[in-house]
Amino acid sequence: MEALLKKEKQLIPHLAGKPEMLVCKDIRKVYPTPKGDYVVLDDLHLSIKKGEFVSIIGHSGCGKSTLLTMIAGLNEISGGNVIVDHEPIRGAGPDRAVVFQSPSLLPWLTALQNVMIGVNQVFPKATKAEKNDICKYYLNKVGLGNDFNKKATSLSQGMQQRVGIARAFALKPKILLLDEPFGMLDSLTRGELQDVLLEIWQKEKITAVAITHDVDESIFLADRVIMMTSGPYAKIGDELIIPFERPRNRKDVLEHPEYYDYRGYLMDFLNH
Ligand SMILES: Nc1ncnc2c1ncn2[C@@H]1O[C@H](COP(=O)(O)OP(=O)(O)OP(=O)(O)O)[C@@H](O)[C@H]1O
Repeated sequence: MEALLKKEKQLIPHLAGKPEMLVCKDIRKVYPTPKGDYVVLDDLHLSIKKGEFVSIIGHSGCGKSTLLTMIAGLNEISGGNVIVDHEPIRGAGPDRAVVFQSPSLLPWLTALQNVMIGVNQVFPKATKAEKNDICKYYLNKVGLGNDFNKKATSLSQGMQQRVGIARAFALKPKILLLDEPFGMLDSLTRGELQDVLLEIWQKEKITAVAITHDVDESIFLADRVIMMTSGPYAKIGDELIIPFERPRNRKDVLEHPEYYDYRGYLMDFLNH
């Protein structure tokens, strides 16, 4: 518990001296409804360093997806600014890749072709062989080295989400945005994909923001867990730095003497 109380003083070694990659400044989101305006988010501030992995937790309906889709540029911002790499965003762009709960692959295309769609857009000047290499590299990384040419319809849900992860990394984005990426998977597959995600992230050290309902997942993945208050007028309620060593493996994290202190802190926030 001591460690938690001293959280401001803790440094995550791989973030030391890193600049800010994502800043959400005075964010406000209002949805017009038949009963009048609904203010989901208000006065929300968030700053994330280059290479940091942040998890966001909060009660259902508090506005997590709203925040993530605004960062992605897919949802209009009612007030404030989202700043990526020191530039305010103007709509969506390949600098922010999103992995949704459902990967929504094009069913008539193969795994490789699904990854290639984005790669073609982002690297128009690359040769066909170079683009093939990028797609195959990431499909290999997610464990689909033998499945490049399988149609999306013949892939299991877990395999489809592996393609979704490969597709996002292949864009070489500045920020990876994950909205409950493993929410539809059984717990075994979920664990496997968490490992896959962390393995690639560990290598690329890309800035990542993941929404999750799973407190254990939020700890396992993140350098910092952001806790959102319940809406309306939701904002950041608290945050917890997770200083566990990287690269991480599940067994070591679960057996860490302070693991249940961290878990308890987050559960307490959600239960109050
Ligand atoms: N287009 C919309 N119009 C009106 N209200 C909306 C719209 N989209 C979302 N909302 C409302 O805004 C609030 C936040 O929704 P959001 O999906 O961002 O929450 P969430 O925290 O991601 O929820 P969950 O954890 O259940 O996915 C909810 O009350 C939701 O009903």
